[in-house]
Amino acid sequence: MSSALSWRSDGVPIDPATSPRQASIRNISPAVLNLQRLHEQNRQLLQKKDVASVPDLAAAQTKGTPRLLLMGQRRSGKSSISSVVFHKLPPSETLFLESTARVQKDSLNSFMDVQIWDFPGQIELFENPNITFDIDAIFGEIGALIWVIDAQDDYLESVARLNNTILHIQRSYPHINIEVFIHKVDGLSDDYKLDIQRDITIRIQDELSDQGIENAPVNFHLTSIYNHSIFEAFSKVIQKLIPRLGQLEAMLTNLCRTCRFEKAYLFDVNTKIYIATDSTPEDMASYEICSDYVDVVIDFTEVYGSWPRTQQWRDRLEQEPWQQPLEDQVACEWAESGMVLSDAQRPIMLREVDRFLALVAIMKEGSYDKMPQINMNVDVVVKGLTEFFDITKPKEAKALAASSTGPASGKGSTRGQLARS
Ligand SMILES: Nc1nc2c(ncn2[C@@H]2O[C@H](COP(=O)(O)OP(=O)(O)OP(=O)(O)O)[C@@H](O)[C@H]2O)c(=O)[nH]1
Repeated sequence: MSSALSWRSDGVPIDPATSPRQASIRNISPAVLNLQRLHEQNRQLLQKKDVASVPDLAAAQTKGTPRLLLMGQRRSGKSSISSVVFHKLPPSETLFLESTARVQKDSLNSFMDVQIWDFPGQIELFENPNITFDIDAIFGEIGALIWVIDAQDDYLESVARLNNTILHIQRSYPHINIEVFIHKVDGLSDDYKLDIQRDITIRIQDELSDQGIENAPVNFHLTSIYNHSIFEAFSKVIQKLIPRLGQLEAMLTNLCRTCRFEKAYLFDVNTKIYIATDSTPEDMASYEICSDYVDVVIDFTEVYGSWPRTQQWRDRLEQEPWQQPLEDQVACEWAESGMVLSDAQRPIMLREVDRFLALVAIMKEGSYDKMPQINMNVDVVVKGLTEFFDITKPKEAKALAASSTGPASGKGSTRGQLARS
């Protein structure tokens, strides 16, 4: 029997004489059967792939680890942000990043562990006709939802999707911080940036209040990977995850007051995110200088840091005229570095707190004369900071840190990232 094949909308070939359900096996040719089998195999494979991306999420979820979700339209810049901030990818190289097809999971193992999930732009979590996502596995332990909006593109659809997402998650997870990154603002004039920010804010607030949601925790940041704004924005996002941040800030404020520092930052050296600063007003220029300084010190250490110090070298330094163990000759047991900025003769100092954190401060002009007192004060604050993170770190993290700080790694910079100068 020969009959022309027609196709169902989902691609299954059907016998025109009968509907597939009614068709008896006898009426279907082996070729059709084979096609049907292949189609079914493909369909099951696709379904598995889609579903795998979500239960897989659930499986990978580490209990108690805060999670940052990067969401937004395709090509809005999510993967670029993640690569630049967490993998030190030079911004110009993001031009070659491919579109994300599956959820990309990263983790920041630093002073605190954070997971970063980069969602493909096309993924529709709510009201998806094909897949039902396990929303609790995604939003259950979330630290913040970062919604990236491309400011150089038409943003109306992105804002509409963001509104829809907020409306869905607000009911079950009202405490999730929603951080809107109005991204790619490089090249836009200051006035235009502010106009866009105002417009997006109004569109979101109006929609939420129309739906009866007031005071949703939505924050806005103007960002670009081509300057420090993306690090600054991430700093603000991460700071909200730190328990008792106020105490850290108080320590830095006191240090600034006693040592007459202009500004002090506590940096995560891996990412250049600052996790705390003193209470003086935000100052982007100071942040940029300190952040660049961390970069310089790390680069310098990467080039020269593994310099093998022989016992002979050590013996020579410990003999006359110093006559002291090397550890007692340096200003502190930990890594430190300092230089004087050329602009206003302001010294800048960096002191390692532990293998992840560094204290960086800009001093006032003329502070160099008072270095002994400053060093004493900084010592005390560094000790306080170490204790702070010892207390706030989860137990497992502490055990891990202890095991990785073996005798071979040395007492100070176990990461070997920062220079001892
Ligand atoms: N001008 C400018 N371009 C940026 C910025 N951030 C990212 N881009 C560019 O935007 C393009 C898309 O970036 P991606 O990071 O791949 O975007 P995505 O949101 O991850 O895209 P999907 O994976 O498709 O969801 C790339 O060409 C980046 O170079 C930025 O701050 N400014």
